Amino acid sequence: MSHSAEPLPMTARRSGPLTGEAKVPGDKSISHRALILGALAVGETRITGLLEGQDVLDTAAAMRAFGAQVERLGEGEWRVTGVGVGGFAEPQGVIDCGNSGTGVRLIMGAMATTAISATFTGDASLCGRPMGRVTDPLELFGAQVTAREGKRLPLTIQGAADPLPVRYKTPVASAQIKSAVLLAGLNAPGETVVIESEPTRDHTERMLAGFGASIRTETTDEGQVITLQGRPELKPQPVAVPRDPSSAAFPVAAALIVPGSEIRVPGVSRNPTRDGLYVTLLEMGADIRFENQREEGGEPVADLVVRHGPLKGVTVPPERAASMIDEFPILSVIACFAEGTTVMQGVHELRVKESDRIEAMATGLVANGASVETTPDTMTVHGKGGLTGGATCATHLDHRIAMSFLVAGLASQQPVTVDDGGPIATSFPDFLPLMRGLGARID
Ligand SMILES: O=C(O)C1=C[C@@H](OP(=O)(O)O)[C@@H](O)[C@H](O)C1
Ligand SMILES: C=C(OP(=O)(O)O)C(=O)O
Repeated sequence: MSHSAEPLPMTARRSGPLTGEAKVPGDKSISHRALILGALAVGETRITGLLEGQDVLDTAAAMRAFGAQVERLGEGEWRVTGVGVGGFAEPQGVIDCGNSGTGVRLIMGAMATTAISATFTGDASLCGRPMGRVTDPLELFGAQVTAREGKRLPLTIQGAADPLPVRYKTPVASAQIKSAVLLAGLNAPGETVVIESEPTRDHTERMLAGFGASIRTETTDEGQVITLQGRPELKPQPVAVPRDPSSAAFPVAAALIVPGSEIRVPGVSRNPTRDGLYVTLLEMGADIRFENQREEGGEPVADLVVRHGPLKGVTVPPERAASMIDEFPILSVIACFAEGTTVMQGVHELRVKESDRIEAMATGLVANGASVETTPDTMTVHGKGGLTGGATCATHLDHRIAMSFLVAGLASQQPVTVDDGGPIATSFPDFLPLMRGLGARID
């Protein structure tokens, strides 16, 4: 839902050693997909560990609006009774996806090849984000899109009555575009093919295979070629959602920069398409151990043990960007506490997230005493082993910007304030109690 709630300022102060266990919430990407595929399966899908953040709750509400039964049975435990591929009903009202790019883009894909019409909207942040990257390929299936100038929300899609399968090369590395096309391809006859030059998170492919779709990925000279056979009957599967590596990044970063810290973060997904931050941190010399590596719910997971220690600057190559796309804000904070220069390359996509994350981080970090340079596609931080702090940072309705600056405040000389911590509830509703439980001073 789009909120017009009062801003919720929050302040983080220099803290003593962080210790204990950080049970971060379920993976946001997998949670959205579990609800959507559950709604497209025939029968009952049981989900455990679902992230109950606002982004995912908005997707749950949308699935109800399209005719699925979606019930909360207990904490993180949900039941979805699906309507089958092509079985979505026309929703009565506007579909409000709040702050969630993943929610709106995947749902637009899922309905675009069914002969129904739906209007989508979101909050001020989401209404500023580009949607043409998804509606353009959906038009190739035969869907009709009515959008205002610049292809932004609110927009209306009339789904194709007689969809054609599509072969589509994604113009930017984006799992949301890939997933929207694959979900649309579910109700098109024949083979839908997506080609991506850089691999992106593969949760949609894994889950589609788990629900019985015929889908294969081949690596060719063009990149990754993903081929889906249309019109499968999706069979419900139990989905155990692993803990979110993008949320884990915040307590992990806090433990790395607050002297004397040692924390444990259990059951975090180590899917290689999401692992770039952890690869980078090891290169920076971070003391992180991966214990009990195992498979849970079709995803590799591990328990992380993280200790404070010295860090050095590194260069993050552009080909790693997709595997850590949501982690650059917090990496830019960690880089301030390292010695030496960290260069983040190939990060232009950060400019079209919930906010322009390059601009938001650079402005707030510089106000707190950092030395940062940016270009359209790079961000460079000259690490000085710490931050002075003392400034208030604008979060621009962006949960990751809010959490990044609060983590920075835990190790800065002076407190760091964010103008609005409200959006944290979109992805990490228990961020404050979890961080306080480790010893963080945030109020
Ligand atoms: O598919 C997904 O679940 C996501 C894909 C990424 O977006 P893009 O596909 O726009 O890169 C990421 O930033 C977002 O938080 C979640
Ligand atoms: C970019 C993000 O999410 P979305 O695109 O789903 O809004 C994020 O969670 O960092």
